[in-house]
Amino acid sequence: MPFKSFKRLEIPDLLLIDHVLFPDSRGFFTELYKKSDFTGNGIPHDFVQVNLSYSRKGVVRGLHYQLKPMEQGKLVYVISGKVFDVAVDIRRGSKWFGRYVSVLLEPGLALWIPPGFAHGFQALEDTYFLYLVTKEYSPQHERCIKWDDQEIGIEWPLKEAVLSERDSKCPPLKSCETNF
Ligand SMILES: Cc1cn([C@H]2C[C@H](O)[C@@H](COP(=O)(O)OP(=O)(O)O[C@H]3O[C@@H](C)C(=O)[C@@H](O)[C@H]3O)O2)c(=O)[nH]c1=O
Repeated sequence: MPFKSFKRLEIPDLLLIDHVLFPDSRGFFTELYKKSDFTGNGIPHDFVQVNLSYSRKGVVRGLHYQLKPMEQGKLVYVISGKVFDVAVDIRRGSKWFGRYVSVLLEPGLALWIPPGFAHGFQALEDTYFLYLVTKEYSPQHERCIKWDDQEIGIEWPLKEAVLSERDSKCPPLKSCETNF
């Protein structure tokens, strides 16, 4: 039984996955991804790229998405550390458009974020962050939304946010290009 639960969040297309850890005197073992369990819970199996980032405490990455036809579903994990992870619904016509869901992610938890959401996180500790995506990176389809857009109103836990130059210049959601 490698997973304790697949839990639907306030926006039910987002799924929080709680892994079973097998601890012993050496440390622990866990299955991060298993095709049969994940597809059985509505998560696709066509991941085409695996990414790893390292962020120091306070770093904010986001809010990022790729436009169709290079839209990405993301299965995100914390390998070491802890993050405040955020997904914003940017599907026009969705009853949750502009709303966000946040979760605290640490080793043993994963979040499935389907296409049509912008994604970001703040590292609450120095963090290794690993994620699988369903379409390859495509800089020309990549877009970002202002991390502290007041209309979205994300309550970032750490006041000192460290951002990339690009992320400090993203437009608010109301002037972003979307095609979901
Ligand atoms: C995302 C990505 C970046 N890169 C390169 C581009 C750039 O030179 C360097 C750093 O890129 P970024 O600043 O975009 O990295 P980062 O800010 O970590 O971007 C990521 O943020 C999180 C929140 C997401 O959801 C991801 O999809 C992705 O957008 O890595 C790739 O080569 N492949 C990729 O898939």
